[in-house]
Amino acid sequence: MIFRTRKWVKPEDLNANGTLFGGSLLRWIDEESAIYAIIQMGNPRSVTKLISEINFVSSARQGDMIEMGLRAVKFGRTSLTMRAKVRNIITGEVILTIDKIVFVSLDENGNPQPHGYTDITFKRDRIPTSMSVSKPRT
Ligand SMILES: CC(=O)SCCNC(=O)CCNC(=O)[C@H](O)C(C)(C)COP(=O)(O)OP(=O)(O)OC[C@H]1O[C@@H](n2cnc3c(N)ncnc32)[C@H](O)[C@@H]1OP(=O)(O)O
Repeated sequence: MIFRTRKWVKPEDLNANGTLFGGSLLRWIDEESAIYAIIQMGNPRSVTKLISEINFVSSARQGDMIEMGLRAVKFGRTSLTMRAKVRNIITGEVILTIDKIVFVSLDENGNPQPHGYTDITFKRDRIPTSMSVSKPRT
């Protein structure tokens, strides 16, 4: 599992108990998963289909630095299934685990579209450029 994104827990991310609000964490995970799925399936029209049981293992507090990790566990015909983990950068303590996050690749009509991939890429070879407003790297 590769931990790519880091976050610094700030006052606006807290719940009434003074710890990291679960909703903020899920928003970050969904965004992280979306970017991962787009890169792996090569399609900017990749949507969240399912998030399985979420285990909030431990709390994070204001000032904590956390990191989010994802790993593709199954390439389906039109879907990609990932596993997620969030941990404290300093202590290594696990904050959250999700066994299954499923994204589906869609066509322009919003129907599932085969992505044609069977394994993980660690390169930039599938990054979709057609819908991007930025110019791709040369
Ligand atoms: C990043 C974001 O926040 S996106 C916003 C939130 N998400 C959305 O708005 C998506 C709304 N949902 C939808 O539009 C539809 O459910 C769709 C188009 C994604 C899928 O429609 P479905 O009728 O389920 O399509 P279909 O039955 O063909 O399944 C598509 C794939 O999803 C998988 N799938 C469907 N339901 C499930 C499920 N409950 N659990 C796991 N996988 C599932 C299927 O196995 C299939 O994968 P495969 O082709 O790799 O075998």
